[in-house]
Amino acid sequence: APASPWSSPLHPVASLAAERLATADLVAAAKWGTDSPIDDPAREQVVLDTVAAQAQRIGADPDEVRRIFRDQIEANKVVQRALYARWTAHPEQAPTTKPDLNVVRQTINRINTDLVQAVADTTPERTALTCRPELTVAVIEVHHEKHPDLLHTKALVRSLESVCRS
Ligand SMILES: C=C(O[C@@H]1C=C(C(=O)O)C=C[C@H]1O)C(=O)O
Repeated sequence: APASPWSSPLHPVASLAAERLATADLVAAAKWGTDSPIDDPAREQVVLDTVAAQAQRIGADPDEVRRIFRDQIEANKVVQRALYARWTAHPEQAPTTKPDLNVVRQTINRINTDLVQAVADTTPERTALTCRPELTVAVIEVHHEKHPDLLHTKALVRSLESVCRS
């Protein structure tokens, strides 16, 4: 395989977490003006049980993967709540089209699978003392590639809290 152009071995983890967070805008738009609440504990349980089972299958630590995804979910809700606050204060910024939540969740499911694999593939890097600086580099790389706004970048940092083992 060709060498990765990214300087951080944790780039795939940060990049997939950012992709997952980008779906929060679609989820919020799907729920806005409906009875579906931002918090959906039943769906969260399905997500956590699914990623833990995937982790087990590929030889990763299911509890660690659960912890990392608990943070992914929290960060996603931080973005959704911030968007709701923005749309409440500035109704002209509210979305005018409503995505299908089930379709958005299929996208999230795909990202989840890839993220579990990326977490499993980076166990040595996540165990090393260099994990935190490498994670910081990865966040900066993702910031430069995807130019997310401050809200999404802060949520990205939140979502990666449990990635490093020390
Ligand atoms: C993204 C959603 O909103 C929340 C966040 C979830 C997630 O990040 O997987 C799951 C359920 C909800 O609590 C959703 O409802 O799908």
